[in-house]
Amino acid sequence: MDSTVVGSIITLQDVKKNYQTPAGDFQALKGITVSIDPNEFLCIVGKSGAGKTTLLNMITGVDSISSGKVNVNGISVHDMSEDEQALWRGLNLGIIYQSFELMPMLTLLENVMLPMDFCHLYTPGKSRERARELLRMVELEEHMNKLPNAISGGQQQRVAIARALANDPPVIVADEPTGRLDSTTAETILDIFEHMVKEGKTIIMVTHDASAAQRASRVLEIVDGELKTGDSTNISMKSIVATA
Ligand SMILES: Nc1ncnc2c1ncn2[C@@H]1O[C@H](COP(=O)(O)OP(=O)(O)OP(=O)(O)O)[C@@H](O)[C@H]1O
Repeated sequence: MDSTVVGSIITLQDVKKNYQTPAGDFQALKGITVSIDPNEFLCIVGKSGAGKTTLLNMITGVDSISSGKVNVNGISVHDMSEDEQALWRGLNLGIIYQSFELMPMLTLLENVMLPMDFCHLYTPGKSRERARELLRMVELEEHMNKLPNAISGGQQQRVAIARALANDPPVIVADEPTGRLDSTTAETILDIFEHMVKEGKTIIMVTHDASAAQRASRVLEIVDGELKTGDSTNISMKSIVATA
């Protein structure tokens, strides 16, 4: 059966992921089915080890799926070759990590140019100009020739956001984007996320942070590799955060 749900930008159908461990197969995702609408700000919560990052990896295709289907923006993610996937990812997804993952030897400007250079969407001149504009948007243009280790963690995350937006992808995937930031800096990052949603992006964010989840338009909880059923918008964040 086709996994696409009309109107959805992302559809997961009975997604299972097993990891091989010395103790045998471990099922990290036990059959996740969910549809995400364009322009949603979806937050995924759950205790440590529940399967949140594994779920994101199934959406981005950076790890193989054991069974089931993932469809993003009309494409069946796990039916592409690795090369096709890499290009597709560069054009369709902006990925933001807890640890920023900037290239330490490249300037901020060069870091933001990387996805554009990889996908050849713009001429080198246009890509430089666009990287500068994106750094201006996150208020870091004046630092654009610095290396990542010369700026703060919050500033590095803003560079990572600029980089995620480089090819103007429809979907942003963020894994604990505020996990390493103090609460004031985290709020600034979440303000930028809200702005991105207003600009038409779809955001999927994993978080342990209750105030981050409160910004979302929908919250889903994963428990032991399964989506918790019931009214997912009324999850008690207190219980999740206390046990994370
Ligand atoms: N490569 C791997 N090999 C074996 N087991 C793995 C692997 N990656 C993850 N797991 C296991 O799969 C389960 C889900 O892991 P995952 O990283 O998705 O959890 P999480 O909810 O993101 O946790 P956290 O909040 O701590 O990041 C965990 O029990 C984890 O130990």
